[in-house]
Amino acid sequence: MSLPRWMEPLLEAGEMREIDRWAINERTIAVDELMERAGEGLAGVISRRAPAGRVVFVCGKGNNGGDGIVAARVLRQAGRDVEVLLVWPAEWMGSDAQAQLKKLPGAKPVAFEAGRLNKAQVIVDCVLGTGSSGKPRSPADQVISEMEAAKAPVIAADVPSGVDATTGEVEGPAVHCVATAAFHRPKVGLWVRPGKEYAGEVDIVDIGIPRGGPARPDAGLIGSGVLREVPRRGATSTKFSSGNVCIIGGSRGLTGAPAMTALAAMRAGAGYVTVGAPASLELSFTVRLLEAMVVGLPEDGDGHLDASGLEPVLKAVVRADAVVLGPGLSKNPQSQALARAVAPRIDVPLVVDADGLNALAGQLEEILAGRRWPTVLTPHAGELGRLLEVDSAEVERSRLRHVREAAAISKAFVVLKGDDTLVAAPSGRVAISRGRAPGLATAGTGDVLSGVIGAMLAKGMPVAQGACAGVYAHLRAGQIAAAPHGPDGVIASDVIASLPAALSA
Ligand SMILES: NC(=O)C1=CN([C@@H]2O[C@H](COP(=O)(O)OP(=O)(O)OC[C@H]3O[C@@H](n4cnc5c(N)ncnc54)[C@H](O)[C@@H]3O)[C@@H](O)[C@H]2O)[C@@H](O)CC1
Ligand SMILES: [K+]
Repeated sequence: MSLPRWMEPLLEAGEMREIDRWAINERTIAVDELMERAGEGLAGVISRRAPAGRVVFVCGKGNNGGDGIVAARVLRQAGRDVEVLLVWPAEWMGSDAQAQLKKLPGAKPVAFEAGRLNKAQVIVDCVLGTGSSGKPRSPADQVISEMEAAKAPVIAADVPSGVDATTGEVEGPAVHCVATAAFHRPKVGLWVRPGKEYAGEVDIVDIGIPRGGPARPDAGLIGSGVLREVPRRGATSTKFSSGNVCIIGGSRGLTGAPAMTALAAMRAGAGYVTVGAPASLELSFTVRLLEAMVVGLPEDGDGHLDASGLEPVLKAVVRADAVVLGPGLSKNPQSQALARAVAPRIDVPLVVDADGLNALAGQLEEILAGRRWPTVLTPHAGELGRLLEVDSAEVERSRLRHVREAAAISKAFVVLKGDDTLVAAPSGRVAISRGRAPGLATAGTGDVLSGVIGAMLAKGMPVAQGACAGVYAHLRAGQIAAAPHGPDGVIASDVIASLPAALSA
């Protein structure tokens, strides 16, 4: 199935190779023509971003190096001071790159020497592209470390060397670039951490590959168009048709979380919101949430939901269109047992967040297997690590692999939060947030996200679309909240207040 309109396709290295082959074999576009356009585009990116001073190209032996040679020629012909350094001997280069070498006017390329980077105004990384696999090997590894250590900014051809174009994983040395000139379409690894941190700004270069290629990408960026899919209130709307969300959670000392989830759901357009929380804490919600309903649930006498509360919880959610389980729930064993009992029995779309996720740790498959309605899990790396019983550092190293694994095991949609929030479907499709809302790096913004997604699902949006609309609206709200003064000092309540503006964008 092709990607929805609101997703901007991202390609894996193998898909890009397939498209290249198709363009060459089926559309009879010559390799050197593609390389010419890639090099010209790269030269354009360099001219725009570094309009003066010496440009030092560092070229590998594959076509990525060939693109660099073309760009070096274009810039020399335009009068720029250009030097070309080769990582491998010229005769080791592929035939297409060698052909470009012959056309290079002026000084001949020389073997790579770290000292030559000192005179660069800008360095162009053409060492490894989509043909790279595994950790950079000698001599590329040393060269990459030298480029990383150099003072001048680096612009990457297609993908920063050392970053896996398909996964964003970085196994060895890699170069932090100010920008990456992505040929034809951006590669997945430019948008997934840690690769995203190396890519810098992504400039797309059209290399003349026509539409209709063979690849069916299964990953893409979430675009603003997803907000056009959000159902809006109209003349015939009622509070119930606007979306009825029920939030189950809260514990002594953790009453802010469900309160923020509730407010976020309301600000995201839900017309009717209920909070089900430990009975002794009811008053704290009643005074804060003027527009929400509050249901006191059985507790252990110390402000924690009790496992005996299963039937009252099911009664509280009976009229909801979507349920959010977990904000402020706590790690109390009784409350965790309640979450495990409740999750399979909720017959509407369910969002599981925070300590609700911890209740599922290591039992994802068993607990969610019986659910007849879609489930959305919203972990950060630590929570995903606990769900899959792996170290959170391991999750951070291979975010794409782990989010897909969790979605496949649980048959749920998994939203792995971060600057590159990843929304994985059980099918393996992944939607990626552009991110860049540092104001969201503060307590409570996760509770806000689960409330927004809850509202989208309660409005009846298909689950992947609803999760992505929630992620996008949350991101925009984080940016809007930071607009007057920058990201520092933004609090989750500001993000909630910015949701209506974010959703109207
Ligand atoms: N028709 C095409 O294939 C086109 C390719 N283009 C460019 O070509 C790139 C892909 O070119 P290639 O497939 O030639 O591959 P690359 O240029 O990415 O480099 C692969 C070369 O590096 C070596 N290598 C692979 N992994 C390594 C590692 N871990 N450590 C050290 N050396 C390693 C390989 O032996 C091979 O010689 C794209 O990223 C793009 O820049 C563009 O020129 C447009 C057309
Ligand atoms: K590169």
